[in-house]
Amino acid sequence: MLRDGALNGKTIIVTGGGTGLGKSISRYLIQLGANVTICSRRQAVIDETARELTEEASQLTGAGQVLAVACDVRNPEQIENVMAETIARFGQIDGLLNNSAGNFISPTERLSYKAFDTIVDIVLRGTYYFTLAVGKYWIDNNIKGTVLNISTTYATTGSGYVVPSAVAKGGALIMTKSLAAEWGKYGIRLNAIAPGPFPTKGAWDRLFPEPLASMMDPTSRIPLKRVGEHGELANLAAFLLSDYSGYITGESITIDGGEVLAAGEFSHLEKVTNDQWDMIEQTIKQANKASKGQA
Ligand SMILES: CCC/C=C/C(=O)SCCNC(=O)CCNC(=O)[C@H](O)C(C)(C)COP(=O)([O-])OP(=O)([O-])OC[C@H]1O[C@@H](n2cnc3c(N)ncnc32)[C@H](O)[C@@H]1OP(=O)([O-])[O-]
Ligand SMILES: NC(=O)C1=CN([C@@H]2O[C@H](COP(=O)(O)OP(=O)(O)OC[C@H]3O[C@@H](n4cnc5c(N)ncnc54)[C@H](OP(=O)(O)O)[C@@H]3O)[C@@H](O)[C@H]2O)C=CC1
Repeated sequence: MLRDGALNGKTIIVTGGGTGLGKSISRYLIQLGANVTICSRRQAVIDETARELTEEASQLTGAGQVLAVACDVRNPEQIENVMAETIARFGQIDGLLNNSAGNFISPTERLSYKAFDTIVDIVLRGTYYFTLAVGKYWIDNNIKGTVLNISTTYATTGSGYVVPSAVAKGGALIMTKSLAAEWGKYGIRLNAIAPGPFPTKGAWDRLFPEPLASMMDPTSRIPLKRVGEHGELANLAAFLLSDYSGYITGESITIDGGEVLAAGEFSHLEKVTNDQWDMIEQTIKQANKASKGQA
């Protein structure tokens, strides 16, 4: 979507950049000229992704570079190390994509106390820690940085069976809006993306395992009747991390093929046939006449 070189000179940290959506977004940011530091807990995974993205970038003109630094987002010292290594390699940090997450589907009454803590610590505490560390650095150095948080549609609607994730994503979304209000005076912007289903191994293994996968087709209730493509999400992420979105802050943009709209009271009536609609129309018109005393 953006022109070549749209992110030239920008350095962006992507948490969870070794796999899934974080990897796809990192690939596109690099194509647009950004230098990207990917981080997550598994050094071997981010090293392999960095090797792959570096190889791809070498085939392109004007692509950025990639650095891989291991980090658990629950650990402030490791976050500071990612920042120090990024600044040492690329000079400064301009953007942060909080994409790391943990999640699994389960009836809440089956969860232990620790299960809740594990998810909330990664998604809410980790997002806060990284945003705080980078925000302090930007304020101290007069850098007008940008944070983008990967949220979910159920951060606002809520959802059964993923309660720790919903609580954490909801908290991170309110943090996004609150800090957008507070740090606007420094020129720092914070936004979020709320994706519907985008196939990744990480999400599908933990949210659609068998027999759930055979029982429910995630596309059936989506008005556009398909899951998202990684390129579609990467386009939106690149725009929100770029200067082209310079007057957007505190916003969450939904990209879900209309999935949340399916909750509308009558949005599921697509199985009603034309003959049935003819009958329904006549019935309603009869009732209208009756109410006017014309029946
Ligand atoms: C498509 C829609 C939107 C998608 C959104 C996404 O976020 S997709 C992103 C998807 N990507 C990712 O999630 C990627 C990263 N995810 C991960 O690395 C892991 O999935 C994890 C760290 C979240 C949990 O791993 P782990 O279990 O090895 O970690 P641990 O040893 O620290 O234990 C934590 C506690 O949780 C308990 N528990 C665990 N599973 C279940 C269960 N099914 N049932 C019940 N409980 C469960 C476990 O028993 C333990 O409690 P206990 O018994 O000690 O009191
Ligand atoms: N796929 C989808 O349909 C949807 C996804 N999302 C969101 O998109 C984002 C990416 O998910 P997706 O790509 O699907 O799944 P992945 O499992 O591929 O991505 C999650 C990433 O988070 C990293 N991570 C997990 N725990 C930590 C931690 N403690 N510290 C640092 N990194 C960590 C993982 O790497 P490692 O294990 O090496 O640490 C992994 O790279 C998440 O925020 C998710 O909630 C939202 C809506 C829908």
